[in-house]
Amino acid sequence: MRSFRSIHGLGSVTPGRRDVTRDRAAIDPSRGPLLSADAHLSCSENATVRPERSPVSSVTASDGSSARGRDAAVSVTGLSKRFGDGADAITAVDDVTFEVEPGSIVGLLGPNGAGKTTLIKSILGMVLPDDGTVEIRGIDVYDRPREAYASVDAMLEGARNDYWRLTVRENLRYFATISGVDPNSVRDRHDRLLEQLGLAEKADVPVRDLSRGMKQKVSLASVLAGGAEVVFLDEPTLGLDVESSRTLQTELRRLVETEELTVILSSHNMDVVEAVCDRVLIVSEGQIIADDTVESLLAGAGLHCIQITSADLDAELVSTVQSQFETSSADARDRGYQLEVTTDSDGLYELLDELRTHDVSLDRIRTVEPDLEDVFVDLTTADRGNR
Ligand SMILES: Nc1ncnc2c1ncn2[C@@H]1O[C@H](COP(=O)(O)OP(=O)(O)OP(=O)(O)O)[C@@H](O)[C@H]1O
Repeated sequence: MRSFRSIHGLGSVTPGRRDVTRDRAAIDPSRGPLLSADAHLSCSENATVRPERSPVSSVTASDGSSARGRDAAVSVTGLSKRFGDGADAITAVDDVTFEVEPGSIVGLLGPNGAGKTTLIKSILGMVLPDDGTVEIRGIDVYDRPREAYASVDAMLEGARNDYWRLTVRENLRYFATISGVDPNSVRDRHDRLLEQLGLAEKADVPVRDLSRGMKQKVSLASVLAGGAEVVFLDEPTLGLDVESSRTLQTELRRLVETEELTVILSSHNMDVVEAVCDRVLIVSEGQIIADDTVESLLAGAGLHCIQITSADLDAELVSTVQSQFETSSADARDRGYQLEVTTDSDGLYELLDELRTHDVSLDRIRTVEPDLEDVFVDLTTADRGNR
């Protein structure tokens, strides 16, 4: 939710790429993808949020895990994936490096085609990267895939392959079993998941008889059924109603805080990302262009969302403003218009100058706190402009 405040402290926009230290290691393509698209993964983990990332280094310990990766639930270094050859080649993931602290939720945000899904699939071994390393809890996924993925599970593209003829509870028991967990030992966990996700009354109903939103919840419950420590969720709230989406967010936070679950979540729903994620990675054209906490992204963007109300504004002037400034809303009033424009300090003065040249006098001007969507649009637009 946005909040209003008076205009003050106009800062400058500071978009641009963050520097990351890279520690690359080649992947042997002859090994082939680690998991097929249909493979079941079993995963999870959690701890207190530590926004400061540990320095990137690659010291190998006697158990084969690196010092950097041991502290991180997921550690990705110099990961790249290209599709095609020559002039038609697409670099979907371009030298990506990041870590995910245990016990945190990290959001992956990016425009369509930015490379989020390819990044997640490369981490999960469902797509074979061209370069880079991935460690899960300090274990290299290419050297010791079985061990590395033992605590990992995933829900990709908003769903997973639940068994539609099985009941909801049978699905949870099935996925717990193939995660190597005795389903009887996690019955309480399943009860709680069913309760929290509003599925308790449907526990004995075959999944095929559920609504789309309910099926989505079963997918999520199945991912969490085996006690995975690291979970990858691609669009987990797709198709859920507002209440179900909120319940799911609450449940994710609870699992992170009480069971040390680690979540890597990709979504186009900014409200979900803003509400649940400790940290956000913004992906643009295969690269990470921002990696920070939601609070820091909001505070550091130097953006101002200006709400202007004027009886002098007409449709033509509104269209002029819209063509020059990022205008999130333009509402006609009894007389004039109310506009909401997102801009930096320079843009604000340009906007006021523009209005002045058209003899527009303002009845009211307020700033609105920018939200994650404003920051996202600003950073990705600036990134595209810089390329
Ligand atoms: N199997 C493939 N073969 C060729 N190109 C691919 C393949 N998979 C993805 N791409 C391309 O790689 C780029 C990144 O795609 P990807 O699906 O990872 O993006 P995304 O950020 O997940 O997008 P969306 O938000 O639309 O799901 C796109 O240009 C896409 O067309």
